[in-house]
Amino acid sequence: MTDHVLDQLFQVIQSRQGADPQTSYTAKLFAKGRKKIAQKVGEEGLETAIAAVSETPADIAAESADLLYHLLVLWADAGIDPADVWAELARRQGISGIAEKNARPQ
Ligand SMILES: N=c1c2ncn([C@@H]3O[C@H](COP(=O)(O)OP(=O)(O)OP(=O)(O)O)[C@@H](O)[C@H]3O)c2ncn1[C@@H]1O[C@H](COP(=O)(O)O)[C@@H](O)[C@H]1O
Repeated sequence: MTDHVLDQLFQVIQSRQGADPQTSYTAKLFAKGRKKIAQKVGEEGLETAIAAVSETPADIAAESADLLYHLLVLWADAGIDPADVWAELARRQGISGIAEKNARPQ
């Protein structure tokens, strides 16, 4: 699947592996390494949560976009194929989160 904006963005992100950190923010993140990328995902997640309780819908959308971008950089760095994540979400469709939790081993 390559028509979704997230799949298109992932392809751009992958193309930045080994690119010039002076001209590409994504390449700069890759050069800094997994810990820095993971830190950015945490920061952007927190900023999204803060926006959710104190900012406008436009701010929440913008912070969500930052979070998704940094999450895709993390996937690329970790060698995770977005299709595997989409497949896991598809597998969960129709399964209630409450039923799934109750079915977990105690
Ligand atoms: N979607 C994004 C995107 N969202 C956010 N950001 C960048 O993420 C950075 C977040 O800013 P912060 O202040 O949190 O981070 P920072 O201060 O630069 O870093 P630190 O404080 O953590 O050191 C900004 O530089 C934003 O521009 C993005 N950078 C790139 N993309 C996409 O990736 C594509 C490739 O970008 P380049 O790799 O830069 O060519 C772009 O065309 C976009 O489609």
